[in-house]
Amino acid sequence: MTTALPPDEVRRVTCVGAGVIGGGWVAHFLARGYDVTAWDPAPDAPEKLRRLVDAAWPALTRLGLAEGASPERLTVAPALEEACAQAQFVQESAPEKLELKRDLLAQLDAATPKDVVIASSTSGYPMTDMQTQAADPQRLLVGHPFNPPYLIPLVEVVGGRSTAQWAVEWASRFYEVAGKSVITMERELPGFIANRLQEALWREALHMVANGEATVKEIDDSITEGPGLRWAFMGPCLTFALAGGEGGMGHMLDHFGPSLKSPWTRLEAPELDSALREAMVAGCEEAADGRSIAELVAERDQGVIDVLRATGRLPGGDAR
Ligand SMILES: NC(=O)C1=CN([C@@H]2O[C@H](COP(=O)(O)OP(=O)(O)OC[C@H]3O[C@@H](n4cnc5c(N)ncnc54)[C@H](O)[C@@H]3O)[C@@H](O)[C@H]2O)C=CC1
Ligand SMILES: C[N+](C)(C)CC(=O)CC(=O)[O-]
Repeated sequence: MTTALPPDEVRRVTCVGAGVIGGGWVAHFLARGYDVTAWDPAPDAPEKLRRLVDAAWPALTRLGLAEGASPERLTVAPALEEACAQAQFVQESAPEKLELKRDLLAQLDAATPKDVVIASSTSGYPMTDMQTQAADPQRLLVGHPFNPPYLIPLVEVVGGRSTAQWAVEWASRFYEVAGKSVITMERELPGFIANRLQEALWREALHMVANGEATVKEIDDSITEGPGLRWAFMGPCLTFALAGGEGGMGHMLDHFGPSLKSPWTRLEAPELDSALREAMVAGCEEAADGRSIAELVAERDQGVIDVLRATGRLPGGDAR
């Protein structure tokens, strides 16, 4: 049984670690109208944090601020205990070092009022490995953001073995109230979902550079001038379903399955058996949510045009 404050009644957020990501979280929560307390042990952290918030604020203002939102609602606390004493939610964004995270999360647990959820921004450690030293690990979980957290909506939420289900549900709801787009994961995966995908791409990019097969620019251009345009609004599974024409994902796998398998030599790949085929087809149908292939094609095409326009690559005229 939890006595946690309802997520939509949270007014005060504490951000621990105020570098690239912690500072980005601070800007996000300020823009959404929260009182934010930050703590970071670096002597120059307060100035750096103010610079980051000042730099982000014009874009956040253009996007639209919550009522009463102001950079003046940021307090930088002199000590971790002070930062956490009144916290209604804590977002930890300290360096990606396992021992440091373990120790810090135990300190945050000791300093934060009971039933207040503490989320880690870790980009890869499972919470099971980080919550080992905390006295009350049930309210510790991962809330993995994307850079910059004040512009990229996604947060991946996942608990560890000792995390309570109420805490996972509470955090997912809180992030939604705070304007984020949330994926709540039922189990821990290395790299969560998005980083696992990014890491696969990244690993191949490194292979190509190391082997002299492609330049960094060619790799980057291959994404920004190619699939990246589609991925801004339609994920890799649905876009590949469209590669199968009216036959969708089923035809795409039957047609390209064998040839797609040949470059998998560098990867540990699953067997493309009938169960996986069915799961992919069913997953695409679910993601399409009733939209026909023709409707998805029209949506994809207009999306590409919108992204081209938004990134200044569309010659004049209204493409809609
Ligand atoms: N940089 C990125 O693109 C992303 C990073 N993350 C995660 O966010 C976390 C922070 O990463 P960055 O902001 O990139 O690192 P960073 O190096 O920019 O910032 C880390 C901050 O933590 C402070 N710090 C050092 N020791 C500390 C301690 N014991 N307690 C509290 N703060 C401490 C440092 O002074 C620094 O300001 C990591 O867990 C990382 O995996 C997650 C998503 C994206
Ligand atoms: C580079 N990174 C692994 C820390 C990146 C992330 O975790 C998410 C992002 O912003 O792409």
